[in-house]
Amino acid sequence: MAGIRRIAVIGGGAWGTALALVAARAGRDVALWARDAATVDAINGARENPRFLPGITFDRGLVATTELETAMRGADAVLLVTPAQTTREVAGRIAPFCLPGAPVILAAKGIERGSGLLLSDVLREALPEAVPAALSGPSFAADVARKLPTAVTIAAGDETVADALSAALASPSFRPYASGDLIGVQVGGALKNVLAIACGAVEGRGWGASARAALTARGFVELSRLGAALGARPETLTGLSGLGDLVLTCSSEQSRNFAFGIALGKAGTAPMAQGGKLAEGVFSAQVAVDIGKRHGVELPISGAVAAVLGGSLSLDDALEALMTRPLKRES
Ligand SMILES: NC(=O)C1=CN([C@@H]2O[C@H](COP(=O)(O)OP(=O)(O)OC[C@H]3O[C@@H](n4cnc5c(N)ncnc54)[C@H](OP(=O)(O)O)[C@@H]3O)[C@@H](O)[C@H]2O)C=CC1
Ligand SMILES: O=C(CO)COP(=O)(O)O
Repeated sequence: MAGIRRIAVIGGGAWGTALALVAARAGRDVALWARDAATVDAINGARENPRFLPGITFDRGLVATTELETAMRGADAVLLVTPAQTTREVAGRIAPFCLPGAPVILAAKGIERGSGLLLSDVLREALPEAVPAALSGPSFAADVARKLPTAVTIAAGDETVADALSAALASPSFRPYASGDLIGVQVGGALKNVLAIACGAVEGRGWGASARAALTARGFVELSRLGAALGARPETLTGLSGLGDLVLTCSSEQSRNFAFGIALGKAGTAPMAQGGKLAEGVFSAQVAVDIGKRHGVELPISGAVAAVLGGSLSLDDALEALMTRPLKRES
């Protein structure tokens, strides 16, 4: 496909702002849309997003706006960076301004709750003229905003589209790998959040580093099985957007999902743990288990997370249930 000159970034939170910086560093003409006027003013004026990236002054200027039509004008590609559960609504809002055939890169990590659809399928329903793509991998927004070295996967059904998007966003501090596996990239991104909550809970409850490593490894088995059942490629699941992101978020307090899990672990039950920050795994846990059931894939760890969050199981009972499952051969 032709070179990508102008990119609209939809969503002025931590990741939207960081990805707008990525696109600007790569030499693209960038417009960032946020619905919060104070955030837009701070980005345009002080080169900061104090609500979502406190303490970081950007290395370059960005153009932000609260006007969706202005942000979308002439965009050859769109980065959609609002929470997963808002994808349908926001895709519908940008639809009137989206150039037909423009790639829309999904940067959220989750599964739509009501429908059980991956976000690329949500996009196909809400904005059928767009070409769905996804960007995912081990990448904290604050690290990326600070220009720390990061590598991610960018996937699209047509690999030449993924190649073009990778070329449009690459810079010496941001290295995308192109992929044709749109499903695998999305499954990894959604599942790792659920598993990071489990690992955080282990940390918060004081169950030790050995338990956390075991959970990460067995969690990877869940992620791989679900991915395989949905048609993901093995190299995607072991790649940046699968194992890479799982390892990052299951081991760092910088992860909001892991931090949510720690709070959950300290409280022992779900309702007291909400901290106000976005933890996408909360919304993906049950729907992932439901998708697994439909495909004959058991997800015991994700199921335990869903049950604890749903209030039907305490953390201590969840651990006992996991530890006393029938013994089996490792696979
Ligand atoms: N932060 C990170 O390190 C990374 C995040 N991601 C993923 O990116 C997605 C977004 O995360 P992140 O940017 O960190 O989240 P934040 O909580 O930092 O920001 C969310 C942004 O989305 C906006 N928003 C929320 N609901 C709507 C809506 N209905 N319509 C329009 N805008 C809306 C918020 O606006 P308002 O301020 O007005 O509420 C806010 O600007 C998540 O799926 C996350 O998993 C992926 C990789 C890294
Ligand atoms: O996806 C992320 C890093 O790759 C960010 O993780 P959290 O949403 O848990 O902060």
